[in-house]
Amino acid sequence: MSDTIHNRLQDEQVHIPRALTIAGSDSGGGAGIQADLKTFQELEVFGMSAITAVTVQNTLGVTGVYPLPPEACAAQIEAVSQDLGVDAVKTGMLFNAPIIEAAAEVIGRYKWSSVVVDPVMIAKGGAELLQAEAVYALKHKLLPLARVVTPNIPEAEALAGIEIRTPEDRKEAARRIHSLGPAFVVIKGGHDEEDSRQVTDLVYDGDVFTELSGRRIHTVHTHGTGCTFSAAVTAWLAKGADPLQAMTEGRAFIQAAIEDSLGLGGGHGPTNHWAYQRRLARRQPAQPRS
Ligand SMILES: Nc1ncnc2c1ncn2[C@@H]1O[C@H](COP(=O)(O)OP(=O)(O)O)[C@@H](O)[C@H]1O
Ligand SMILES: Cc1ncc(COP(=O)(O)O)c(N)n1
Repeated sequence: MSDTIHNRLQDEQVHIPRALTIAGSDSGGGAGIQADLKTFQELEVFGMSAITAVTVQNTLGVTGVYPLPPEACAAQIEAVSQDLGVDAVKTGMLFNAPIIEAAAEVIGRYKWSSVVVDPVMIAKGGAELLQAEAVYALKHKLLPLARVVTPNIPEAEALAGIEIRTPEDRKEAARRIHSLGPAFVVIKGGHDEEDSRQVTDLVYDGDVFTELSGRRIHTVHTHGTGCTFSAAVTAWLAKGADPLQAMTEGRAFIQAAIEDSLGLGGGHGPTNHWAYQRRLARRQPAQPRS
């Protein structure tokens, strides 16, 4: 059988999960589109991208941001969805209100059910990745379309309009963000420095709170952790997992990626996107050769 026929038959029998990321490009390769596509690839999901902005960036920081015209962002989303199909989609850096509105218009029209919104606002180094005046569009145009939203603590404060100092504040912020539309809210705990032993991501589905915890790694190499986590969640949704399963697997992916860091660059280095699969491979017994 020729390879082409073989591939076509395989494609008919086995659905290949596909995920789209709508985000900014990080020239340093640790965050944004690059982190998302690496994560999709590692989780055996076919990755596609719609670039919203090009950033000039390395582990030392962001020195330039060049947003694309909103119609260029929308056209990329249209192109891949019309031809290749999308099982799950995530958004990352969207930079301004016109880009958010353009992306939300296409996402809403396709009525995608597995939409993960990572409400990226400020880079770890302090650069603005979302203009302050665009928070309103994020809350009212995009969050109503989300199945999962994944703010860190400062982003949750901005979306909920309250300060988060205690565990009860975090729950109240989750309730307020849930009321904006997403089915699941996960407030990530990376920035909660009070807890020096573990990191806890708090999940709220409108009814029940669930804590997903892991050992806190004391490292500077956390560039792109939020992008990588939300991309892993998106990949698992594309493969048919439910949101809580997808978030549990997403935490396992990011935990391994932070623990086995690559130590690259002179500043906040990237995480290790190979780590999760390499660990799984070490656990599998070697297959006998036929
Ligand atoms: N030091 C750390 N050790 C272990 N896990 C971490 C650490 N920092 C962040 N994480 C995990 O990485 C993901 C991103 O967290 P966070 O840093 O809060 O978000 P962001 O990257 O958006 O600022 C979460 O799943 C969180 O649990
Ligand atoms: C293009 C792009 N998207 C997202 C982030 C956030 O990642 P981090 O919070 O780790 O800086 C980033 N730095 N660059």
